[in-house]
Amino acid sequence: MLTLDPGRNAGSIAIEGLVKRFGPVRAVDDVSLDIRAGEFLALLGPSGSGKTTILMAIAGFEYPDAGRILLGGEDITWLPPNRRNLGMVFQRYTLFPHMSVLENIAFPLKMRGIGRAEREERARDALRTVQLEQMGARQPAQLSGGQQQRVAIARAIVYRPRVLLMDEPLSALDKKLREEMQIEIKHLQREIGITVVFVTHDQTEALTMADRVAVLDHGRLQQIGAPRDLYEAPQTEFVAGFIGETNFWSGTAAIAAARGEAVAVRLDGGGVMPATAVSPLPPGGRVRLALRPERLRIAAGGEGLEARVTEAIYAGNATTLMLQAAGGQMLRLRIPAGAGLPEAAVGEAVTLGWQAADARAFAVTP
Ligand SMILES: Nc1ncnc2c1ncn2[C@@H]1O[C@H](COP(=O)(O)OP(=O)(O)OP(=O)(O)O)[C@@H](O)[C@H]1O
Repeated sequence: MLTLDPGRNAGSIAIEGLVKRFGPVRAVDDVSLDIRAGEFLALLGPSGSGKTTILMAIAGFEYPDAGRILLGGEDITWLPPNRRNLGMVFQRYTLFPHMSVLENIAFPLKMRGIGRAEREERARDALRTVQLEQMGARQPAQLSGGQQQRVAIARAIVYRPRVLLMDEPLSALDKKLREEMQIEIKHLQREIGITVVFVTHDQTEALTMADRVAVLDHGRLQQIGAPRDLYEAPQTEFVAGFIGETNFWSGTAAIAAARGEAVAVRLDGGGVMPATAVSPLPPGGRVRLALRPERLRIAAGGEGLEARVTEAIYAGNATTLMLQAAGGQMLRLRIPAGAGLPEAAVGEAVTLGWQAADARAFAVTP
C-alpha cells in the first residue's frame, strides 16, 4: 500500500486573491482559500462558476491575472505544470489505449527516468492500492469504466504526489458505480493521506466525499465549510438554495435583529413567522427566509401558517407533502418515517410551524 509520510505540510495549498479573466468574463473573481495537507476539498458550483479554472490554475495550465497559489508554503503561481508534482485525473478516461494497464501506470515513472525494476514494483503497488492487482496485463479497452478510472487514479498517484487534482472524474459513470467509486476514492484518499481537490457540480457527491466544500457562483467563493455547516448554516441565499432542498419566502423583518438573533418575519403572503438573522437586519428590511422541508412541521394547533395539502409522496424512508399556503405559495414538508410526527392527507387543511433556529433570514440587498 502506497502511503505518504504523515506530519508534513507539503500538501497544503493556499490560494490568495485569485483572479482569472477570459475577455469580459471574470471566471475566478478574487477567490482565497486554504486547503490543509491531507484534506479532501470539493469545489462545488453550477456550470461556469469557475471550478475548473481554479483547478487549472493550481495545476499550472492557466496563469492568473492576479493572486498567488502556494503549495506547502512555496509560491508556485508561475511554475510550469511539470515542476509542480501534482497528480491529475480528469472526467474522460485518458489512458493510452495501446499500453497495458501496468505500462500505463508506470509511464509517469518512465518519464521521470526511473529504472525498469523500480517502475514495475511501484506500478504494481499503485495497482494494489486501487484493488486491481489482477488486471495489470490487460489493455484499457478490456476494463469497465470504473476500472479505467481506478487505473487513471493509480497512474496519478504512482509518483507519490502530495496533491491529487480531480475534475469530475466520475461523471461518465452510471449512478450505482459512481456512488461506489465515491466511497472508494474517499477511503483511498484517507489511507494514503493525500490532499485532494475535487471538482464537481453534484452536491451529493461533494457532501459525500469532502471534508470541506467550497461553494462557488459566478467565480466568487460563496462559502467554505464542512458538509454539515453548509447544509445547516448556509451563509448566503445562493448556498441555501444550491445545497439540499429549501423553501423560500420573501418578507420584511418585523423587528431589528443582530446577526444570529431570532427575528420575526412578516411574510409577503401573510403571517408572521420566526427565523434567525444570518446578517444584521433593520426593522422593515427586506428578507428572504429559507427553511428545509424536514424542519417544516404540522403544528398541533394554535398559531402558524395556514396551508392545504395538495400532494403526498410516500418514499419509504420519508413522506413528502406538497402544500399550498394561504398566500398561494407552494411548499414542501418532509416527515421522516418512524419519527411519530403528525401527518396529513391530500386536501386536508393544516397549520404549519417551525422553530426560529430552523429558519434562516437573509438580508436582501436592494
Ligand atoms: N479558455 C477559456 N476561454 C474563454 N472563456 C473561458 C475559458 N475557460 C473558461 N471560460 C469561462 O470562464 C467561466 C468559468 O469556467 P469554468 O470552466 O472554470 O467553470 P466550471 O465551474 O468548471 O464549469 P463546468 O462545470 O461547466 O465545467 C465560464 O464562463 C467559462 O465560459
